[in-house]
Amino acid sequence: MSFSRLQLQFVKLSRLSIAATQSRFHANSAFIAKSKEITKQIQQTQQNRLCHCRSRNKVSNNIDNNMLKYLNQSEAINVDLELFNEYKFSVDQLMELAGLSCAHAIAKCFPADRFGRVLVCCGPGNNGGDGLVCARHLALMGYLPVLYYPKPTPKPLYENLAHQCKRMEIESISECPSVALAAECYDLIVDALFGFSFKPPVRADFVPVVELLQQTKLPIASTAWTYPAAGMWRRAS
Ligand SMILES: NC(=O)C1=CN([C@@H]2O[C@H](COP(=O)(O)OP(=O)(O)OC[C@H]3O[C@@H](n4cnc5c(N)ncnc54)[C@H](OP(=O)(O)O)[C@@H]3O)[C@@H](O)[C@H]2O)[C@@H](O)CC1
Repeated sequence: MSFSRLQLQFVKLSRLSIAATQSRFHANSAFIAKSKEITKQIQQTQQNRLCHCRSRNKVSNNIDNNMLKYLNQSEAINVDLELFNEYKFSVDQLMELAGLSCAHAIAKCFPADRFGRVLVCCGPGNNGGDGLVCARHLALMGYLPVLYYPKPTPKPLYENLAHQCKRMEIESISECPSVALAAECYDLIVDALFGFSFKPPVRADFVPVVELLQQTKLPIASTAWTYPAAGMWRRAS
């Protein structure tokens, strides 16, 4: 299969959504990120499938809601499996693409001049790795990301990503800020806590940050493209 067909396949499988929830806004950024290439392919092949980006700040005109599809947990797992097994992508590759795409999606929806101070909350799995990559790219794009990474994963991939953030002088905090402190210090929160391997209930290490996500009035951009994206935190305890 040609690379362009592969990309198209990827696009078809991984549609992206940014969801606006009531007065608040949650960007399912990884979904967008993973569909960036998709959008190109869609345009090239003139298929009527358009990447959807909607926020209280900006609403794309190129939206066809009938074409949007949200992946459930098993579908998302199967996309990953296909990318690994059939197309031979590596974890590092996918993580870099996901984090970079999230940073681009954030830059599109939350411009640095208004949302420059970003708290990036990273979980212990691949979704947290996406967050570390995203923070690095946000820093390169003129944001001031601050990492909250309560349970660093002792594996080379994550250690290297964290090291790169450190070398780029990205600040890291060890305590989860209160709702009030977060409102004072940040313009945006990136939720890179969990992806499709999350199993409730939330464990003790992550309760404060989940409560922050539930209670904050700051906009949240979620890197998870399936459950439990940020909107879900509002409904989950
Ligand atoms: N596959 C790939 O290469 C790539 C995948 N990407 C993205 O990553 C996501 C899937 O990644 P993932 O499988 O690592 O799962 P994820 O949910 O991030 O974390 C699992 C960790 O959370 C922990 N944990 C679980 N439940 C918990 C709880 N209640 N409270 C606290 N902790 C809990 C769990 O702990 P454990 O159960 O192992 O002890 C484990 O450490 C998915 O969205 C995909 O799109 C790409 O973007 C990049 C490349």
